[in-house]
This record gives sequence, C-alpha cells and structure tokens, in this order.
Amino acid sequence: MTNQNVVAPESTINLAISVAVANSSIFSTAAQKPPVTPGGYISISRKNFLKNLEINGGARINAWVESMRASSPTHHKSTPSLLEDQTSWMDQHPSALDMFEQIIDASKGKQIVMFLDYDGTLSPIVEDPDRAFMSKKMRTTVRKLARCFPTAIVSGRCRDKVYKFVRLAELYYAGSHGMDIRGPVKGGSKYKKGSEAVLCQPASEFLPMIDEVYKQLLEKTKSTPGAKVENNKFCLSVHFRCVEEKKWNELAQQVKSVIKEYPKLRLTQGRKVLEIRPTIKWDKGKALEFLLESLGFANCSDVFPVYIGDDKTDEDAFKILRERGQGFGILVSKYPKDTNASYSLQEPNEVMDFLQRLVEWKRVSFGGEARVSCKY
Ligand SMILES: O=P(O)(O)OC[C@H]1O[C@H](O[C@H]2O[C@H](CO)[C@@H](O)[C@H](O)[C@H]2O)[C@H](O)[C@@H](O)[C@@H]1O
Repeated sequence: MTNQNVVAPESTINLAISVAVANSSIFSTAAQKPPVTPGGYISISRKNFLKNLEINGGARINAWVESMRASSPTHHKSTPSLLEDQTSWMDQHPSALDMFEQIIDASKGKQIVMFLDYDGTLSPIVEDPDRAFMSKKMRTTVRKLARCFPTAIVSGRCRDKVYKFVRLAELYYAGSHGMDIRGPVKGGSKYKKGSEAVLCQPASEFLPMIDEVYKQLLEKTKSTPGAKVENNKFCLSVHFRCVEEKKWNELAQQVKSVIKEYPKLRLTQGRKVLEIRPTIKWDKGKALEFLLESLGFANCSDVFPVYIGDDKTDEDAFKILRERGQGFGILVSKYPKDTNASYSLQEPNEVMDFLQRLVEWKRVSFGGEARVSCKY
C-alpha cells in the first residue's frame, strides 16, 4: 500500500474540527498540537493534517477515529464564545434568504443553472439512509424550479437510488459523487432505465472492484452493531450514525483491513459515513463542470451556477465556482464550518424557501408559468 492510498482529501477538513481534535492522539506531542484560534477553531496546515490522517501505519487508526469525530461534531452548548463564532461566521456566509435581492442582482443577464445535493439539502438527515425521503412540497418546488432553470441533482448516492427518492424525469442526475451522470429524458417522459444516453461514467472500470469490496465490507462489519454498508455503484458508504462511539475504532479497523488491499481506492468522509471511492480525479466539482459543458456553457461568461449542499464532498463544487468566479455555493448548515460556499441556509426547509423565491422571482419577472427557454 502506498502513501497515497487512503487519505482524507482536502475537502474533508473543516473548521468544525474542534478542540477535541486539538487534544487528540493524532498530535502526539504538545509541540505538534495545532494552535486553537480565539474562536476555538483550529488553524493548522492542511497538508500536515492530511499527512497525519494517512492510515498506512497501524498506529494511525486513532487518526481515523478522530477524523470520524471531527466530521461528525456534536453540537453544542450555546456558550458566549460559540455564539460569537456563529455571528462572525454568519457575517462571512450570510443567509441566502436574507441576501436574495443581491443574489438576483448578481445573476442579471445570466442563465442561472441549479445544482442540488440530496441528503441534508433536499431531505433531512435521518438514521436510516433508505428512509431519507423528500417531502411532497419539496418535490413540487424542485419540479417548478426545473421549469425555470436547468437543474441537476448531485449526490453521493447511487444515481438510480437518488432518482427513486426525487422522481423527477426532467432533471440531470449525477450519482456516486458525480461519477455517474445522466441527462433528463427528452420530452419530459418518464425516466426509464436505458431510455436515454449515459452522459458520463468515468469510473466504470472500477465496478468489479467496488462490488468485491462491498461484499468484503458487508462480511467484515457485520459484527459491529449499527454499521451499515451501502453500495452506491461507483463508490461505497459505511455508515456509523447508529454505531456506538466506543465501537468506532473497531469499525475503522474493519474498514481499513479491507481497503488496505486496494490501493486504487481512497477514503473520504461525510456526515457519519466513511466513503470509499476510486482514486480517479473526479468529484462533484468535476461533475458540475461536465454538466455546464453539456449544457453549452463551457466558456460562457453569461452563466450563473448555483450549487447548494451540506457536506464536505460538496466543497469540491463550491471550490470550482470560486475558481471560475461564476455563481456561488450555498452551504446548508446550522453551525460554522470551513467552507468555500459564499452563503448559507440552515436546513432543507430553508432550501425550499430559497428555491420557491427563485421560482417566484422568475414568474414575476418573466410572466406566466415561467416555462423558460433553457438551452436544453
Ligand atoms: O451527496 P449526498 O446526496 O449528500 O449523499 C451523501 C451520503 O448521503 C447519505 O448519507 C447521509 O444521509 C443519511 C440519511 O439521512 C444519513 O443516515 C447518513 O448518516 C448521512 O451520511 C447516503 O446514505 C450516503 O450513501 C451518501 O454518500
């Protein structure tokens, strides 16, 4: 196994890596401990942090567990210092609802394109991943949104599964963290398997490996109560939301023992989930770029992409938008997090309010049903 095997990518580091991490065993000497800023957050070199998360040495498993904790911080007593942090974070990432007029002004003369993460953005986070349903009201809102703007769902889930939750044929879907992209069915007919062209599957050669690793992970983790392995086709999720914290170490060992044999796979983290995926340079940011290109906006200055997501994997897309200097990202979070998003929304209900306002703005500005002449 090489050093590149299983490291948390940059996007897994967030400001919510809190004092717990500063005190953790990743940093074995006082001199190594990262400085804690006045706000209680950590300012450390990302490179050093990533180095410490490499798991190719047996002693590093603690780093995994600390990283699992850091990626799933427990919130929080409202101490004065936390409230101060919250206020200063909100100054930097104001509510997209409060800033609606400014956002619309910035989009003037440009084609808005909408990118929506699924879990934690369109549906609330729940214990059982198979029951992460979106509400009827949210579905209606997204349906209306897609009449106004080209709209894509970008999810870590298997594309078919996220489609089963969303059930809107008129959208683009990028499943498996963007490694499985499909366009809408022309003419708005039903989304039928095989009835439209696959636009992009950059990790197809990994399918047999992912299936193999899925079976091994199922077997290995079955002794850990609450652990759940989800096959997301081009990537895998090992959920620990329902695993007692004292068992996280054991679970990390089990996962490590499987993937150490697969140098072409890497580990990332989401909300109480370990995600195993191919090492290829493809992520939600690349998927966003691919979709913009497919929509005919490759080198356009008159496009305004808006990406809404709640998780670390969404940071890849926020970063691309910052680099392109186009549109912006909106992070769905109640708590301060290190993010490349420009704005924030607290929870899926606020996402729905924001999407409804966009639809309403389009209706009022352009009249009628707002069946807009999109480029697709
Ligand atoms: O990119 P996303 O659409 O946000 O998918 C990321 C992961 O979402 C799901 O897990 C998360 O939501 C579950 C249901 O609320 C929750 O139980 C879990 O703890 C969260 O991590 C999905 O099950 C994963 O496969 C996705 O990778």
